[in-house]
Amino acid sequence: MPSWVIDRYGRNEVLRFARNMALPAIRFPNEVVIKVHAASLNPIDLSMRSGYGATALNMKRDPLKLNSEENEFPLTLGRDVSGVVMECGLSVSYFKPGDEVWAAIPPWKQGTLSEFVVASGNEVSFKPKCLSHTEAASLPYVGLTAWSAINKVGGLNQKNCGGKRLLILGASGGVGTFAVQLGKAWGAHVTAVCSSDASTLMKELGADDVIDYKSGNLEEQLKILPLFDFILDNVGGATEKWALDLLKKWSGATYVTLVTPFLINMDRLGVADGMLQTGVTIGSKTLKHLCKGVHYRWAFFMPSGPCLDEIAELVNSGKIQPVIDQVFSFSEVPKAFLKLEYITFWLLYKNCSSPIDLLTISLYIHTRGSQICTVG
Ligand SMILES: NC(=O)C1=CN([C@@H]2O[C@H](COP(=O)(O)OP(=O)(O)OC[C@H]3O[C@@H](n4cnc5c(N)ncnc54)[C@H](OP(=O)(O)O)[C@@H]3O)[C@@H](O)[C@H]2O)C=CC1
Repeated sequence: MPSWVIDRYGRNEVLRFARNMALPAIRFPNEVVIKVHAASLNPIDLSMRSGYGATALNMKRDPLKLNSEENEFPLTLGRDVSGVVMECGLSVSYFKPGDEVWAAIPPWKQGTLSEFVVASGNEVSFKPKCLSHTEAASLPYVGLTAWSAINKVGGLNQKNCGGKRLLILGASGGVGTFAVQLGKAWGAHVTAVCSSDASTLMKELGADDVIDYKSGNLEEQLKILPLFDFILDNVGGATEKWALDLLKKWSGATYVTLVTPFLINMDRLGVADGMLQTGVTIGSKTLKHLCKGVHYRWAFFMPSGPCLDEIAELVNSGKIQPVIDQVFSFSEVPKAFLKLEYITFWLLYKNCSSPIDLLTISLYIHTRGSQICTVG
C-alpha cells in the first residue's frame, strides 16, 4: 500500500514515499483496519519527524528491546484519521466493515499518512454525520487533547462549567480553536489569547473576549480582567511564571499546561532518570502552587473512542466546527510538512517537488490550527 514513511529522523528530506508498504494486519482481537480517507498533521508530527519522544515511544513499541531498530523504522507519521472500517478483530462488536469512523492514533503506533491504518476498537468512534472525511480528520487529535486538558485533568464538564471564566492561551491553534468552542458549548465565559489576525475567527468560534498577545504586555492586559477559574496554556515558556496569578485563590481554580518536558526529559536523560526528573518537577510545582491556593497540572493527548463519541455529538449539534484553511494532495505531503514547519517555526516556505499522485488524496492545512489532512 502507498505510505509516507521515514527511515531516520531529520528534516523534510527524510520523508520517503513508499508505494508497496505491507498491508497492516490485525494482531489483537480488539483491533480494526481502517481505510484512510483523510489524515492530518499536527505539531507532534513535525517533532516526531525530528526524533522528539523517540526514547519513550520506542519503549512503548518494544518494551523488551527485542527488535528496536526494526520496530522503530520505517515509521509512518500522522495521528488523525477519518475513513471506513475494512476489517474487524474477533472481539470487535461495536463496528463492522463499511462503517465511517474517525480516530486519533497514539504516537507509539504506525500513523495515518498511509492507505490503511490499524487502531484499537476503543480508539475509534463513528464519524460525525454532518462532516466530510476531510473535515472530520481535522478534529480527533486536537479535540482529544483539549478534552483531556479541560475535562479529564481540569475537571470541567457540561454540568459544572456554566458561568466559569476560562482563559485559553494560544487560542488560535489547533487545540485552542477546539478548546474555545468546547468552553462555549459548556456555557463558560471564554477569554482567548492569540495574535490580532485571528481575532475574527475567535469571535466566530464564540470567544467572549479576545486579547492580542502581540499588542503590549500580555500579563498587564490580563491582570485588569476579573480572575479566572481555569487556564489552558498551549504556549508554555515564560507565560507559566505569571499566569497562575490570574486564577481565583482557594476556589479549586486550575491551570493546565500542554507544554511539558515529559518526553524531552526521557530523550535527554534516559527512561529512568527522565521519569525521575519529571516526577520531581511536577511534584515541586504542584506543591508550590497548592500552597498559594491554586492547582497546577500537566495534560497529555489521550486516545479515546468514547470521548470522540461525545465530541461527535457536539459536532453533530453544531456546537463544534472544524477550522480548515488549505488543501494538498497526498503526493504533496512533504509540501504540507513544510507549510506546518513554516507556521510553527516561521521558516521560509518553498514549494518542493511533487511525487506522483497515486491515491488522489488531498491534504488540508489549517493555518490557524496548523493542521493538515489527507483524503482518498
Ligand atoms: N501534551 C500533549 O500531549 C500535547 C501537547 N500539545 C502542545 O500544545 C501546544 C498547542 O498545540 P496546537 O494547538 O496543535 O499548536 P498550533 O501550532 O496549532 O498552535 C499554537 C498557537 O499558539 C499561538 N501562540 C504562539 N505564541 C503565543 C503566545 N506567546 N501567546 C499566545 N498564543 C501564542 C499561535 O497563535 P498565533 O498564530 O495567533 O500567533 C498558534 O496558533 C503545542 O505546543 C503542542 O506541542 C499538543 C497536543 C498534545
